[in-house]
Amino acid sequence: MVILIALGANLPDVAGKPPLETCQAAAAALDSLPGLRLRALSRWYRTQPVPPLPGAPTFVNGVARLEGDAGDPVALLAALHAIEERAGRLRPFPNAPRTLDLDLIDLHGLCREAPDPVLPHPRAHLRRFVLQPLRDVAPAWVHPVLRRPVEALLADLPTHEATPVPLQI
Ligand SMILES: Nc1ncnc2c1ncn2[C@@H]1O[C@H](COP(=O)(O)OP(=O)(O)OP(=O)(O)O)[C@@H](O)[C@H]1O
Ligand SMILES: Nc1nc2c(c(=O)[nH]1)N=C(CO)CN2
Repeated sequence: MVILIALGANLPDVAGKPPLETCQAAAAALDSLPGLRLRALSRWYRTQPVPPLPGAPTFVNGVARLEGDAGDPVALLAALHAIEERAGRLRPFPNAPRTLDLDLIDLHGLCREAPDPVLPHPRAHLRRFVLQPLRDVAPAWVHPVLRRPVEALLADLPTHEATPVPLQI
């Protein structure tokens, strides 16, 4: 039983905190959610915006693996949104630069289309900036719908996309 949450940021938060620090603080906030415990945190990666957005800053991305009883998926998504709000998250247009993004990738293998959250996250398997850190914390993970291991999903991705670069911290 595993809970996987992808973290990403490419703008300073409301207090001017840089993306890496915002992501680190968000990981601590995830560990504080009732009933949940942070079990592993990936390396942090520097990634290029996907799709490319001229002038947009590069992202910091990572994945957290948690365990525990998350309760209602809708309530868990609301809790993730509350953490994003505290970092000053705005949604001016699709794929806009953001102070913090938290995506629920997998919740105990649950598969559902509606209501939100859609599970597993419907675009996770297409995103190197999700799969690469996910492999750090859950190398044996298998996509609950596609039934493909993370390693195979990574191999399926087009090679022209820039590879996420681990940050030296
Ligand atoms: N598994 C999920 N994790 C996070 N958000 C989800 C999930 N399923 C559905 N959503 C919904 O997706 C919507 C868009 O989320 P958000 O604004 O964070 O998008 P985004 O990060 O710009 O793009 P993307 O959804 O492609 O990651 C939100 O209304 C959110 O409730
Ligand atoms: N590199 C990168 N690109 C993105 C990201 C992200 O976290 N990292 N998030 C997006 C929407 O969730 C869209 N594009």
